Amino acid sequence: MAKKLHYFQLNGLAESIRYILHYAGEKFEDVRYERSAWPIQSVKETLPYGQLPLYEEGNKSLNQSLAIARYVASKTGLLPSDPWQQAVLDAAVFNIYDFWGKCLAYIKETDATKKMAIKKEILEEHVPYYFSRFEKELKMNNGYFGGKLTWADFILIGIIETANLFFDVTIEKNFPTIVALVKTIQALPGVKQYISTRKPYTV
Ligand SMILES: N[C@@H](CCC(=O)N[C@@H](CS)C(=O)NCC(=O)O)C(=O)O
Repeated sequence: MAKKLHYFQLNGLAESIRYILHYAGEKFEDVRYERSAWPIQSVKETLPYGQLPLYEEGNKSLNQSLAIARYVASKTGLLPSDPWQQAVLDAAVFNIYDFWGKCLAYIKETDATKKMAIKKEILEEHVPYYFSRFEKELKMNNGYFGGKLTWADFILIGIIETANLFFDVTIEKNFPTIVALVKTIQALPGVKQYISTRKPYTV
């Protein structure tokens, strides 16, 4: 069945999905739109909520990055079968997306002074707040959110790499367990190969 992932030429909300698909060895069409050309009305009109990412499998399609990531993860052993464990990981990804919400405020702000103030707040307050908690959770669970590699770990790295691109920093640098997890995922079979061939992202 043909698989397609539509998103921008950016890591953003799709890179964790791309990583999972590459790790799984899935063949998929990685459809990318240039942000400078967006909105492409003819594409936007076909999207259920006018936004990307969108994942297609045969004649079925799915929006919402977390729903897509969770689904593709479930097909490759990255989602535990125990409902409690699933809920713990769901909570982890929502916590990660709460942090992403802070980053979004920065990305969307157009006033340069306000933008700098948001960046300062993120780097000085939100990163320590969220990342110390992620670090603690990972440390307690063998270096992963769920005791072994799961989709939640992929969600974290996708958001970290995107935040680092926008803020031009290494936000995880003071959190050794997170640094180790990022390195582990970047070195996974499939993922490593994909990273070595992907076109660099710019903002
Ligand atoms: N909650 C959605 C958010 C999707 C979203 O905000 N997509 C943005 C890019 S990150 C988008 O499509 N922006 C272009 C537009 O709204 O026209 C998800 O996680 O997939």
